[in-house]
Amino acid sequence: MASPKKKLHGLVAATITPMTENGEINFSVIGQYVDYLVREQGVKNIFVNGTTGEGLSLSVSERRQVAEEWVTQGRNKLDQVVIHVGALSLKESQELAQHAAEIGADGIAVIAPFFLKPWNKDVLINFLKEVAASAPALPFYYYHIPALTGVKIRAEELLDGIQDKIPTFQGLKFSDTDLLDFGQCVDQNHQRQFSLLFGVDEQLLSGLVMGATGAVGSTYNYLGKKTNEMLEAFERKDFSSALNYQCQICFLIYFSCLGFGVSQTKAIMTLVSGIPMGPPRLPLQKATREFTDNAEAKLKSLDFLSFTGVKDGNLEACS
Ligand SMILES: CC(=O)N[C@@H]([C@@H](O)[C@H](O)[C@H](O)CO)[C@@H](O)CC(=O)C(=O)O
Repeated sequence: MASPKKKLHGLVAATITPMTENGEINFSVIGQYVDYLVREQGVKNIFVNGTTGEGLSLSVSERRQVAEEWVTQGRNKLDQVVIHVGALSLKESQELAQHAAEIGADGIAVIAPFFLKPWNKDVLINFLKEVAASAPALPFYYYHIPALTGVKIRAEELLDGIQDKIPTFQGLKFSDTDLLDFGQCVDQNHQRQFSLLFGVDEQLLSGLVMGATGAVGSTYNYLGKKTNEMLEAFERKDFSSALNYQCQICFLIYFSCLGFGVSQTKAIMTLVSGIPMGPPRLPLQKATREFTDNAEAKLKSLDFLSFTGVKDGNLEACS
């Protein structure tokens, strides 16, 4: 069973859920995906069934199967597998939390319910507490992503006294650009008891300066190596190199027109890794052929496809 004291730090890839052209989950490539993350990107922590993984677009049964496959394939290869178990239904969330514990995941994370919303901190904590209690041996992370949930309760407010209510609380995935709120979270975490994981990849350097202890994001699937170089430069206080890496990362995300929606992430990951990620599920739309052609040309010109053989057939699946 996972120890609640095992700290999550460094890069955590928010995994994509590979799909077939028919919209079914393509479990067959997950083993290959694990090896790619570890060997090519140096990323050994994953966050499954989150935003990038289209977790909220999957059925409960699919979410269970996906979680299980990642845990199985990641055994003895990955350091930590955190499963996002947030759902609109408390019962579903509890079922998924329990399941994550049963299959030997290393932690669970939960977003705020986003249709009928908690209207204040206490209500939100009550919801999170009920989910966390279903997996009492697993570290619990709150997934703060207000732009998508519409729940604007400040993370800093939530953190205040949270361990009294949720004893397994171990950290925050902060997917927001409000660095004041993030800084106040860091201030509250002066004993460094929690993992504060930054979730806006293009601003990670700012997050590190403010005190992030790690990062969860979609781009670590294919920019993990480069981002690890940035973390190393930051660690040795070589801020000019760290800034240079952050600029390259921003360039790759924005100026290369790679985009950063889930559909685009699937297309880019297919191009860079050679592993077919397939199309996203409705309501998301496939990245356009124009996008993938453009991205492929840009990536080639930046010598970014050099370490993989891009398989033309794989591209068909995402354009
Ligand atoms: C809104 C969104 O999808 N944000 C991403 C970022 O990694 C984002 O793709 C990246 O910063 C590029 O904008 C993550 O925070 C989401 C994430 O970690 C997840 O898939 O759960």
